[in-house]
Amino acid sequence: MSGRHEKEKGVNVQVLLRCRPFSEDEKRNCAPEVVRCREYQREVSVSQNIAGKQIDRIFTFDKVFGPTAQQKDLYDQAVVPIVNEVLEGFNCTIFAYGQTGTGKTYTMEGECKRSKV
Ligand SMILES: Nc1ncnc2c1ncn2[C@@H]1O[C@H](COP(=O)(O)OP(=O)(O)OP(=O)(O)O)[C@@H](O)[C@H]1O
Repeated sequence: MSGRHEKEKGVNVQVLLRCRPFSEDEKRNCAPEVVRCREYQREVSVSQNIAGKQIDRIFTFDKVFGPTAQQKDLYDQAVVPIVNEVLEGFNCTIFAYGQTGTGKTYTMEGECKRSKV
């Protein structure tokens, strides 16, 4: 199991961004892609068109997970280091924050697969 990078140790709060893929509804309705992830640069660009004016903003995070990221990627890269710190005796918290429908529950709990009885 890998620990956190040396330079990340001692940093008490980290903010990670995960952008979920389009839902079937969003694809069907040709929803515009407002958020673009640049995982390697650890940034997202957000594009808005307000009154015909294109406004792009860039936001930087400690880590960015784009729409193709899997649960295991998040677990391995973001959760395992925290679990290791808990095992070393530190108190740690992970919480998900975001607009409704953006994937907080999915990220924290995974897909809910009900078995047929
Ligand atoms: N990374 C993902 N890959 C595939 N589907 C996803 C992903 N993230 C979220 N979804 C799907 O998007 C929908 C909304 O996700 P979810 O319920 O986790 O959002 P939420 O942020 O917890 O919403 P709320 O705040 O309303 O509870 C669900 O149908 C979920 O299965």
